[in-house]
Amino acid sequence: MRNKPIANVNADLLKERKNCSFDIEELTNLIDGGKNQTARRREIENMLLKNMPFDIIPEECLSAKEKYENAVRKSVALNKIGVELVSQVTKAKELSDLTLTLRRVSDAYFREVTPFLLHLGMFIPTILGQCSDEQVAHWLPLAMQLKIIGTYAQTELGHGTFIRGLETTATYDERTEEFVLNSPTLSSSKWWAGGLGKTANHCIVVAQLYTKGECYGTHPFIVQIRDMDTHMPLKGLKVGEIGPRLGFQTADNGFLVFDNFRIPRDSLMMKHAKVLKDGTYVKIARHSKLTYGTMIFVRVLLVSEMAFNLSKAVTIAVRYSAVRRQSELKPNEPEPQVLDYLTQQHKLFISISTVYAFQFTSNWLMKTYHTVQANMKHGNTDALPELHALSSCLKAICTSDCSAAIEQCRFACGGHGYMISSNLPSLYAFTTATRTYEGDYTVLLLQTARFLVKTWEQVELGNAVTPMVAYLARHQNREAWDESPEGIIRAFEAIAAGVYQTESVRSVSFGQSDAIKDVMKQLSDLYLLYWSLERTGDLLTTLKSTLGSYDGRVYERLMEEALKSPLNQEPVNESFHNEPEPQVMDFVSQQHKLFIGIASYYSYSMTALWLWDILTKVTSELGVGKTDRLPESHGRAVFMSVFNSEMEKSVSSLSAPLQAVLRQLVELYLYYWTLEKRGDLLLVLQSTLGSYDGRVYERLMEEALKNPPNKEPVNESFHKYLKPFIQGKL
Ligand SMILES: CC/C=C\C/C=C\C/C=C\C/C=C\C/C=C\C/C=C/C(=O)SCCNC(=O)CCNC(=O)[C@H](O)C(C)(C)COP(=O)(O)OP(=O)(O)OC[C@H]1O[C@@H](n2cnc3c(N)ncnc32)[C@H](O)[C@@H]1OP(=O)(O)O
Ligand SMILES: Cc1cc2nc3c(=O)[nH]c(=O)nc-3n(C[C@H](O)[C@H](O)[C@H](O)COP(=O)(O)OP(=O)(O)OC[C@H]3O[C@@H](n4cnc5c(N)ncnc54)[C@H](O)[C@@H]3O)c2cc1C
Repeated sequence: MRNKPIANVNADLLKERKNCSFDIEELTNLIDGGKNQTARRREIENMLLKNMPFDIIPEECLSAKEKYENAVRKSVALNKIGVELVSQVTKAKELSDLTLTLRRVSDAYFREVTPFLLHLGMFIPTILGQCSDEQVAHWLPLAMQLKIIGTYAQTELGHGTFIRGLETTATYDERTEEFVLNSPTLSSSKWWAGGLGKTANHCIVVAQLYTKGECYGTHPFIVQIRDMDTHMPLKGLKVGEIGPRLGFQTADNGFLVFDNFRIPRDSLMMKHAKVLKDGTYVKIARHSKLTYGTMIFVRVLLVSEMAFNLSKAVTIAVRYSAVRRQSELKPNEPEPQVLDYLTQQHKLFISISTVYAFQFTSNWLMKTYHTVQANMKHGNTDALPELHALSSCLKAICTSDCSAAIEQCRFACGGHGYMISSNLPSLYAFTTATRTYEGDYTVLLLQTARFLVKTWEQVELGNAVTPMVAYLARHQNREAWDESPEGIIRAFEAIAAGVYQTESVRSVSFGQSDAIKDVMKQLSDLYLLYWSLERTGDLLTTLKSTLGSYDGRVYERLMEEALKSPLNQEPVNESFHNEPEPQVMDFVSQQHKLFIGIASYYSYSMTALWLWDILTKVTSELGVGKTDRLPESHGRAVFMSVFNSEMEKSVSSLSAPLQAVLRQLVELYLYYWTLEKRGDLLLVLQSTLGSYDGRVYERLMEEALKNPPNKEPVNESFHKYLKPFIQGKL
């Protein structure tokens, strides 16, 4: 399909393609993983092109409800083909290739994401990673054939990062051999799970397991949440959509609240722990964090997801830059393509290089993941901490870099890049979320730092460490590497750069032509040079600081530096004899400090009335009692009020110029404190998170309940598409 020449191609684009130094097909094969894979991908693309419904009205022009229904309609059509293709596959490798191809191609049909994303991305992987063999045999076929649709509900209103702090309880009742699920507080409401709001009928719920009066920590349970025929939420739970968000608008992210909701004993996913009929808890796992396995898997997946999303963004931006012409550089000559501007290349080329850095590293990381998994099957969990550290840091960096690079691509497309139809805003909205979900950026980097510090301690003790971090031992010379945060970050960057370089060299070392090798080498060099320049500060061995020197000789260095000052080269500066020094009063910064003091002194209290109004509003509208902010505002208001009455007595007898000056001072005072205290004064932040009274969870839930999708318990797309599809009648 893509090989056929397309009519009416822009002449500039044709010209650029002709200039290409290598065979594009060869690079395509490299990206796909081989000629056969390219052929298979094209076959699947053709099949989907023939059978998939396209949007009649652009997705972005639909209402939130229509967007969701349209996404269900397309997802059902896509998954019908997907299920058919999967049923023809016999080998594991074919299945993973097919899943990846489907994932990539499916993106062409959604501006946002499919409501089935969590089913495919987390529900199925959790069944595989957390269920016992018997449970896998039961659940996997149902999930693979989409007879059930699931999601993954771990995060709660009160906790996302700190998993051990989750509050949902699953208490075993040995009389009925059931677990009883409860959400004891508002903050324990499950929040965020994709597909939960309207689509899923099953859900993995992470809850604190209690049996025989003991808490055994968080465990995953597989839970039916909606009736399979009517799709109505089951009795004992409250479920809905959480409301509009930056991206993921068609993912119906949801909330879920349990009230004594009973589930059978074998709802506990029992690969790593069991509860026997009599309530005895049996630990199976050799490592306490194996229940976190799905998160590691998705973090690994996300590296390739970022490569793919950035590749789309940069392809859009490069093509557009070839087409777009701007500015007359030479009179009567055509305007240049913006691609020819060096500054434009600066914006774009690092993104191209980053795509390959991510993709090569992702291939390597996935292989590493499978190796560690295979070892763990045989009971060896030694490599898990390193895999966790590695997947955490690579996930954090690539999601952060990717959304920043997509923003650059959008900037590179000028105003038109701001159009939803350019797809750049949607790509950004999708990728910027990845920096937060599946482990927040900072939190994951801290996990890696923790691992590196522990490794460093081993190095110090002279113990052996894994090959990936062996460089810590090689660089024990403290001049080059130290144990400061900068040192750790530097070490971390060395890993990433090292992997990219070795993997890209390995990947292009056979088969590929010299032309491709040249290009890959250039991209690899660009990536390394770019980041060395970006991080020059980190790479330099001296910090250029008198205070931060390794040996701690702070005072000696301060004195040495002071003595080097040119001012100290002469005992008396000539200005002593000649020019007077400027008055500090002339410095604007000094005026800033002083004038507000004067204004405070002279201001009068129209401000007070105005502030009192606001205080009354705050107190009455929000029902706020005494808070720490009120006394401060009160004092300020009293001060102004008293001062006002004193000023009023004398101001009318003053001359006009003096009255004008006083009014200016009053204005200054007013503006200064309005700006300083705007957080207290504004009631119009329009934010569930930033409300004055801090009732964040209540407001999030109130807003979610106002959400139109929650006005109907079952969306009509269930009857139209989902139900016939699940029942095989479509
Ligand atoms: C057609 C379509 C086809 C296919 C679709 C396919 C693919 C789609 C691709 C991608 C999209 C997928 C999903 C879709 C989108 C959105 C979904 C979003 C989902 C979610 O966000 S789910 C919720 C995720 N939540 C988190 O990630 C929470 C983050 N928090 C944590 O991970 C942990 O709590 C944290 C912060 C690491 C700390 O845990 P904890 O407090 O328990 O531990 P400690 O800090 O005390 O450390 C103790 C010890 O444990 C080690 N450790 C921690 N985590 C792990 C781990 N995961 N594995 C191994 N070890 C771990 C830690 O290092 C400490 O070790 P030490 O004592 O130092 O030895
Ligand atoms: C689009 C999207 C989809 C999602 N889908 C799902 C889903 O399907 N299922 C699901 O279960 N969850 C889902 N989530 C939730 C997601 O996993 C969490 O939002 C994420 O893990 C971050 O947790 P948090 O929201 O509690 O942030 P917080 O932890 O509250 O983070 C707030 C700030 O505190 C900082 N911080 C927190 N802890 C520390 C620490 N220990 N040290 C230093 N700084 C810290 C963070 O860096 C951040 O700056 C989704 C989220 C989004 C945005």
